Amino acid sequence: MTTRHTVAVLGGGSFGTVIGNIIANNGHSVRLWLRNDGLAATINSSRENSVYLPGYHLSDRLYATTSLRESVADADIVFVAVPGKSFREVVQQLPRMISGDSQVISLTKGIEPGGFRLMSQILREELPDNPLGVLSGPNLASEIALGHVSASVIASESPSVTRCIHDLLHCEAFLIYASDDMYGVELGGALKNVYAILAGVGAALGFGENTQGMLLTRALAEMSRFAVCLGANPLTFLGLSGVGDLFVTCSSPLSRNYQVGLALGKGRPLEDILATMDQVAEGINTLGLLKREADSRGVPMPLVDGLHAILYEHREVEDVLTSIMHREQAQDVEFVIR
Ligand SMILES: NC(=O)C1=CN([C@@H]2O[C@H](COP(=O)(O)OP(=O)(O)OC[C@H]3O[C@@H](n4cnc5c(N)ncnc54)[C@H](OP(=O)(O)O)[C@@H]3O)[C@@H](O)[C@H]2O)C=CC1
Ligand SMILES: O=C(CO)COP(=O)(O)O
Repeated sequence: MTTRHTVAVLGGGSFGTVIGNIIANNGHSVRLWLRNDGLAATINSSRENSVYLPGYHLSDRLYATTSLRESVADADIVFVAVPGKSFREVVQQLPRMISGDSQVISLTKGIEPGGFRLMSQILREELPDNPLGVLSGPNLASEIALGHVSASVIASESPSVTRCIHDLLHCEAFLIYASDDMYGVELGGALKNVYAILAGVGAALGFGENTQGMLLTRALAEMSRFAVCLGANPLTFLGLSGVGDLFVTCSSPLSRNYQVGLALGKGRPLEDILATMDQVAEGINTLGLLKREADSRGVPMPLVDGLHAILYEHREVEDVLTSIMHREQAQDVEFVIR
């Protein structure tokens, strides 16, 4: 017999809503936690998240609440889908509300400001006894909502977590794959946001497909170089959460990070773009943290340096992009298995 779970999803933005709804459609009871009373009431009455995913019908098994305590009460699985900068303040409240057996899974593709902490590290620090995991992959929320077949990776050190989350989420239009490399999977999801901004800039400037292909491939090389330095397995980047997500986010106008890049490439100032965005583009925050971390570890990341120069040193986009590609390492593939 299939186990019926009680699931909490913390964060009622586009991704939290779509993941909660997949789980509810799979027959489980879901409570979506959000901050906005009016939106919670609308979701419960009209079965639609009119702010973040208008037109997407929500299951009767999904119930929205603004009470964190109510959302996690009796939940045996808790997903966290708030931006990286708010992640700790939310999970810090959980130890006094959930049991040590509840699984806690990050959906967030960001880095904590003020250092270089991944979401799984924050979970480990705040919830040392709970089974943990991260879910990441090429998962544009609005495409999932439209029913396009998508796939994601559940990564955990615990095989029972990967099995359970697979069974919870897997369905005809949302396929779940497993990994035991939590760091590699979440680094792929967080780092690709930076390169999606760069790809958007390139698209605005009319870069050819050859140039875009070069940028994407060199981005993968750069990400792998950095991840190896942090102890992740570079081969993880060949999977859905690495090359899969890098490809989709660097080529889709639906990506918020790509949209930031497009606007920058058209000459809009960053402050102006961010002031008019009502959804999170994690790559902006990640860029500064990544540059500082790479510099302090001595990892060459010319694309990161270039984007940083465009955003914060007010350098001309075309000059920067040309000069960074010429100072790239000559080696094509750096990590080979012999
Ligand atoms: N959208 C996508 O396609 C995907 C997103 N992700 C990742 O999921 C994470 C969430 O993204 P997404 O759902 O798109 O974001 P959205 O911008 O759509 O929504 C963000 C949500 O987080 C809430 N929130 C923000 N700050 C806080 C806080 N301090 N406390 C509680 N809630 C807060 C917002 O609430 P409020 O409305 O009250 O501001 C809102 O519900 C990001 O890390 C993103 O990279 C991952 C895969 C796909
Ligand atoms: O992570 C995503 C797709 O996998 C969503 O990307 P954006 O946050 O850029 O919209």
